[in-house]
Amino acid sequence: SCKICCDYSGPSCLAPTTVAVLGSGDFSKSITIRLLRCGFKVVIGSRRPKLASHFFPHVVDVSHYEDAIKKSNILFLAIHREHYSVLWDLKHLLAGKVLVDVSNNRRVNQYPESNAEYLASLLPDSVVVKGFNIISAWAMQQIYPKDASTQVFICSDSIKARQLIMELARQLNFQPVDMGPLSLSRYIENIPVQLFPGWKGPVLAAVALSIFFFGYSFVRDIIHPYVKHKQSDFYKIPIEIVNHTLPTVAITLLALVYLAGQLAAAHQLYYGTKYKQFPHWLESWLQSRKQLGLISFFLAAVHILYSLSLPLRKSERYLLLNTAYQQVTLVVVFYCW
Ligand SMILES: NC(=O)C1=CN([C@@H]2O[C@H](COP(=O)(O)OP(=O)(O)OC[C@H]3O[C@@H](n4cnc5c(N)ncnc54)[C@H](OP(=O)(O)O)[C@@H]3O)[C@@H](O)[C@H]2O)C=CC1
Ligand SMILES: [Fe+3]
Repeated sequence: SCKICCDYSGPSCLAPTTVAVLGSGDFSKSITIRLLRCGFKVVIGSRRPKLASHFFPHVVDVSHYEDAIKKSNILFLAIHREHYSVLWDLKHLLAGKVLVDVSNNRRVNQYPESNAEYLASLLPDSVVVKGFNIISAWAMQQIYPKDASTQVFICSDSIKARQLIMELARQLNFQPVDMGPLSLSRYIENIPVQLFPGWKGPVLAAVALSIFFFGYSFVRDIIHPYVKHKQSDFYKIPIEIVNHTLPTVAITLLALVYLAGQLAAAHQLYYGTKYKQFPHWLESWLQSRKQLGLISFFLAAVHILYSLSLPLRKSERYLLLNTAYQQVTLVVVFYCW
């Protein structure tokens, strides 16, 4: 079937579809290469088509924005949100066309409304589709993309346009994911700018546990002997106390990894079904098990390093010799008796 160039299914439709790309930057160049490879015709819109045409293969038609818009019904906007206002003057030409917004921001929730919603409000007569923003220009040029870089999240208020762009994505060897209406574009735009998503909770848990167990060891091994026997063991803080804290936190985090699953099982047994949603806190706990496990592994690894370097310490060697000496004298005393 051929859903992209015409609205009917049949083997007779062989004409390559023309797709327009507005802007001539990195993203534009990359998606052009992908489109050409997959058998599409590409028209580029640029402010300076003469200059821009040097950067594109000869088969690509590079012209002014106005001409490019007229030549296709599907337009990729490879320009930044800050320059969307240039489209305002071309409003009449863009009416009824499908505009694919691929833009990203530099921060999470940088603007009050998402870029795609802003574009839709700017051009109410056009059909805006959000998508392709999580694909980097580099990944776009790969012939055999890695699994993780083939998913494209697509959303639009027009079901027809959404399906059209999803079909286009499929033909470009991507895996489209239908995200529903345009209001979800905010989430799609936040995906690429999230640094280490899902790590905040586990890191906070690890820090809290570390503080707690450090405090506990400090009181038990330093403060208590000092108060009770006036024994000053403060030299133990940097190595011994830390090396007590590390494995304790590591094993507690590991326990938290398994505990979440047990609670989930108990929840399912209690309600007699696996189709009832978990409470919100349990849901996010279950989702952060990977991060908790990795932090636990990291702390355990540091604990190994600490333990291996422990005998290098003078105090430790002294303690070891002392114990050996005491055992020897004990033995001697024992036999003499
Ligand atoms: N690069 C990447 O890896 C990815 C980029 N994106 C998104 O794609 C879009 C384009 O990114 P990218 O190609 O990297 O950006 P570039 O800066 O490389 O290109 C932007 C293009 O916008 C055009 N443009 C239109 N109006 C203006 C203006 N007033 N001032 C400057 N440029 C203007 C220019 O084309 P001309 O001179 O021909 O008019 C320019 O080439 C952005 O929204 C970005 O978020 C999304 C995913 C990945
Ligand atoms: Fe240990």
